[in-house]
Amino acid sequence: MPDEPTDAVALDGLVRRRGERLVLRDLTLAVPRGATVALLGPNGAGKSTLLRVLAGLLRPSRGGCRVLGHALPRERAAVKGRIGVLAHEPLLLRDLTVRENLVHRGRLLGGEAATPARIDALLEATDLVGRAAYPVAALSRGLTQRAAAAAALLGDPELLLLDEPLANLDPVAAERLGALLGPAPRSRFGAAGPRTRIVAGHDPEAALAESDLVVGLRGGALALLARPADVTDAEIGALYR
Ligand SMILES: Nc1ncnc2c1ncn2[C@@H]1O[C@H](COP(=O)(O)OP(=O)(O)OP(=O)(O)O)[C@@H](O)[C@H]1O
Repeated sequence: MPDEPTDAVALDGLVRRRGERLVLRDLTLAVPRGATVALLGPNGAGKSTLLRVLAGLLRPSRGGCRVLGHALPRERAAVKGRIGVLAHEPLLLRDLTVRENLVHRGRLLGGEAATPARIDALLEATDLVGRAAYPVAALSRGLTQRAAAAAALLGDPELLLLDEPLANLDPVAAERLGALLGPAPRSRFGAAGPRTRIVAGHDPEAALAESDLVVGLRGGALALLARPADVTDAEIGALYR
């Protein structure tokens, strides 16, 4: 078995442009395997863009971007299926039912991901058993978010990229999904350790309490990189000022 990389994510001068604009500016950072990262920053700071680059949905414009030991975009195929993404756009097919979406996603992932038992367990865990036969187009935003969470977890991913994962959820669903999407001890990856999570959000207090590393973006640049215990109120304030 090849050596697993220590870092789940390693960025070296990552730049992402949108036309002429720099949306991510020269980001250099490393996320150890198994860490939970709180990704903070004001609206438009670049959080979603960074998650999309890490997910292989957007190409870096310049700089190094290694995910689970593989350089993106070149080695994207090697990490396919090892990353779970819960984004603002739910990445579901609206005309298919919830269950059909999970079956379809399982086929894309290949392997054993979408056994009927695993799909049933995820429908149960997201409290969607009664909605499994609904087309996604007929779901409310919160229910769609729950279906997207089930899809993100289907492949039992090593890296979870979560963009405001509890947005649109009622309190009971938020608690349930919070636990489901939380740190998961992993045995499958042996020495590679537990699941790595990068969670973008707008609640600094909760983010600090639940993370091992705080990454703050401002104007697409790295404005904060620290362990939660070392982050001061002034630093959080400066991020949003
Ligand atoms: N499809 C797009 N085309 C052009 N510019 C975009 C697009 N998506 C995002 N941007 C721009 O990229 C910048 C970063 O946006 P991004 O969505 O990554 O920020 P964010 O930190 O996730 O914000 P929010 O907290 O509001 O979700 C913003 O200036 C935004 O206007």
